[in-house]
Amino acid sequence: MASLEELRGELDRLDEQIIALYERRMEVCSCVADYKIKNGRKVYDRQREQEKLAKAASQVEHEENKKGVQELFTLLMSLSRKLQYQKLSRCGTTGRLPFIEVDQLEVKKARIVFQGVEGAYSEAALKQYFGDAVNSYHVRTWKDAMDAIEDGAADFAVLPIENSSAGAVSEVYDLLVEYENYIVGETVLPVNHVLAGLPGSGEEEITRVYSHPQGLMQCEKYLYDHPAMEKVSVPNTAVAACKVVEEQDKSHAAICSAYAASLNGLEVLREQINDSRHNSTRFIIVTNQKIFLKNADKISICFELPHKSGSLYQMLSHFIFNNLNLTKIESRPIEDRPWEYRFFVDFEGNLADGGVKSAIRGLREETTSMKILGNY
Ligand SMILES: O=C(O)C(=O)C[C@]1(C(=O)O)C=C[C@@H](O)C=C1
Repeated sequence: MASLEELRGELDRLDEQIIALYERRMEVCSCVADYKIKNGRKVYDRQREQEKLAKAASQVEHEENKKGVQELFTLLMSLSRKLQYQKLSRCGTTGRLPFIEVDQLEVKKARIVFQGVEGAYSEAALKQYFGDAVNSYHVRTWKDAMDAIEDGAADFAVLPIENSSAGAVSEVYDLLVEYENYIVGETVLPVNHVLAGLPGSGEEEITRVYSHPQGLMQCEKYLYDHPAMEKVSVPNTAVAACKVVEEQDKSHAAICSAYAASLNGLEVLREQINDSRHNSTRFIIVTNQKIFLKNADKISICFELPHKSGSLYQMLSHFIFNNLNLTKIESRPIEDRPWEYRFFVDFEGNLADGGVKSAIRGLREETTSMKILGNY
């Protein structure tokens, strides 16, 4: 029997040949890329890859190596595509990327819309991002805010996208797909909820609390400890405060900000009732122009995938290959296609970066659909 040393020597000699062959293969792939650039052909040729995998499997002598060889060729072709995307984006063949780089956002005369009423957390986020002196107004729903942007009635909208304890605001994710509006900024707002009631009422007499579903979720533990409080959802935390005032019932209270409470003349019956002391919400700034700031360093995209094994893995490999750091991944059901999902990915980078361009090029070719939601 050969010694381990001898066997390793044999492996080293074989690997040298594999490396030399790999390098030769990639050189040929680079020529294929030149051909494709010249002739306006797509990099990804699904049919050719399927034929190749079938042929490779048929050439395998030992049945037990079939799967391994197919995996190896899947990887080889995937690396070949990535090399080609890099070459294409270096040549300026970036595909559809009509985003325009700007030095700064035009906010001086801008009209900014938020959902809810005065005192809403969205209004606080708006002020945190744009300052106090801007021209803002409010609408009833997030969809109304998206409409206002699309129609040009407003220049920017401020929408919540994610809470540190309750997670994604799914409706806003879906709206980003539905509308041709784009994210140009974000701001994280610390969110401290209070229980607010009519002056003279007390925490122990409250039997109904109004809030936005997110507000109710973020105070789940407190509400669990107070089972007498019936939870009622309303469109916004500040709307909840208005409702308590309207109803003039001392057994009703709102979960809202201390600011919304004071704006409506309500009394704080209990401070900071959110489950997490670090409760905060990330808001996005949306506009209808395809622009991105020169120094933007985060990109949000969404895509749909072929419904087959390994396709998410294949898509994520574009980020690894181009050294891009993924910061978030979220999935949402696709309407009318039960158990199929659309993926939302955030990653670090700027649309002008070479690595970003080639990853986007690859994703565009290999996903069934892809949309850049913004660079900010
Ligand atoms: O044959 C091509 O068109 C290539 O680009 C080469 C190659 C491969 O590496 O074999 C790579 C990508 C295509 O999807 C199919 C095959």
